[in-house]
Amino acid sequence: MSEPFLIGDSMTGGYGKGPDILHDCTIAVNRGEIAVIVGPNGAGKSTAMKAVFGMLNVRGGSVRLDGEDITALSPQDRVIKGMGFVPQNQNIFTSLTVEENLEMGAFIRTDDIRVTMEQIYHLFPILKDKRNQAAGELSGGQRQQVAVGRALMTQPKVLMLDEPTAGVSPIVMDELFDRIIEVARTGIPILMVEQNARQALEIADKGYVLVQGRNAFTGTGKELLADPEVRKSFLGG
Ligand SMILES: Nc1ncnc2c1ncn2[C@@H]1O[C@H](COP(=O)(O)OP(=O)(O)OP(=O)(O)O)[C@@H](O)[C@H]1O
Repeated sequence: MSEPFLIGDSMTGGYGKGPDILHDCTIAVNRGEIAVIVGPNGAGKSTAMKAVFGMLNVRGGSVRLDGEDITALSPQDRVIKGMGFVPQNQNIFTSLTVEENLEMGAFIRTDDIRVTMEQIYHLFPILKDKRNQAAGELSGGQRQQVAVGRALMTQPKVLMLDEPTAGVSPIVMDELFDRIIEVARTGIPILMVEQNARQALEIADKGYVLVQGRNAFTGTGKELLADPEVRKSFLGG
């Protein structure tokens, strides 16, 4: 087995001096794939993502990107190494226009960003139409597109999404998943947390079920969808 492109390997840790939230928890994504993290509320899914992004000091385990140990790097330095992260909340600047949000996303770049911006407008045509509107005026699904677009402006080698479909209708969720699949097809592996477990596992190459900060089940999306235990406990039968 070759090393995943991005892996949070056997991570143990919590917030500040508080108790451990993650216990020997592993999440990873391979080149060219979509990996999905599901599990009950409070299972530590967001915490695991934050640990991979360097927003949490892990007491045990390591994070590796493309074979390099990045456990000691700050989130900013991880962005420079090629990680894109879309957090669950406050992931856009509501008072700035859509285009200004994309420009802000390119903060680490000193080269010409126009080609990337056009690629993002191609991927999310509605953002081009609304590029001069305040992002706060957009619908929930459109805001999530802004957030993903903003992260893509750094030309990441891997994209991490924390509940990209939170609070949107089923139709908008399907559209967002289609866009996410398109991003993956451009060669950017995607590691994402999802509440909509069944739908997310349907598009997942790899799935992780976390329970109380631990890996409970791991497999391909298909395997997890077919697993009677997973179905009964996490997919509503
Ligand atoms: N900033 C924080 N400081 C301290 N504890 C936190 C913090 N954020 C989360 N926690 C705790 O960590 C545990 C895991 O929360 P986390 O948000 O990672 O779970 P989750 O699986 O993402 O849940 P949800 O699906 O509800 O978003 C919870 O007990 C939560 O109270």
